[in-house]
Amino acid sequence: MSVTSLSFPYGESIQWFSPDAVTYLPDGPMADWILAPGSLTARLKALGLGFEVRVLGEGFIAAGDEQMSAPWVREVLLCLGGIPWVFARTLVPTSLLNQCQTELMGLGDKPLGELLFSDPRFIPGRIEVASFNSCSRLAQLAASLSQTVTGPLWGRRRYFGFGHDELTVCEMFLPAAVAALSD
Ligand SMILES: C=C(O[C@@H]1C=C(C(=O)O)C=C[C@H]1O)C(=O)O
Repeated sequence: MSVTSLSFPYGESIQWFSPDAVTYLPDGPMADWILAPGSLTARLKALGLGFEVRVLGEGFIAAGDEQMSAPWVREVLLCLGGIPWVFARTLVPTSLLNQCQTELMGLGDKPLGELLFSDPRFIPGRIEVASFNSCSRLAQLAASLSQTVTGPLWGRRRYFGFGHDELTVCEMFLPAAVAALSD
């Protein structure tokens, strides 16, 4: 299913910040959504608008600025009512993947959050934030989804510990989510 002209994997060098180090966070509900510690899947499902995960791609990528050597990546769109709200990118180091391969590589269109928040081996960790301007690859992704970028977009990177390893989950809110959450 071609949902975007963005070729998998999404590659952008993103500068993430601790929320404490950011002088400017988004106004209103968006700040709450990017800093909320629980499952984004559960929160989106609770809106009752018809939640689905569209998998854009999964596979191993070369070591980059992700601070992991040759991680396994999963990129998805989280959609409500058929409209993409979030672009999510999960990076799993091979040392972790080897311990949880069946569960992670067998997700398909089941939400990763249902695994991360039900398996006690995963420990939710710190959250970082980032904003994206209209020139970013995220804005290109939004445009390819026919979503107009009218201002900065926001995302977060969450760490989930697993023994001595950790994976990262990046969730970037698309214009459809910004519009709906700002009402
Ligand atoms: C981490 C979660 O899982 C969500 C589901 C994802 C997936 O299926 O790949 C990726 C990111 C999350 O938004 C969550 O629900 O909080």
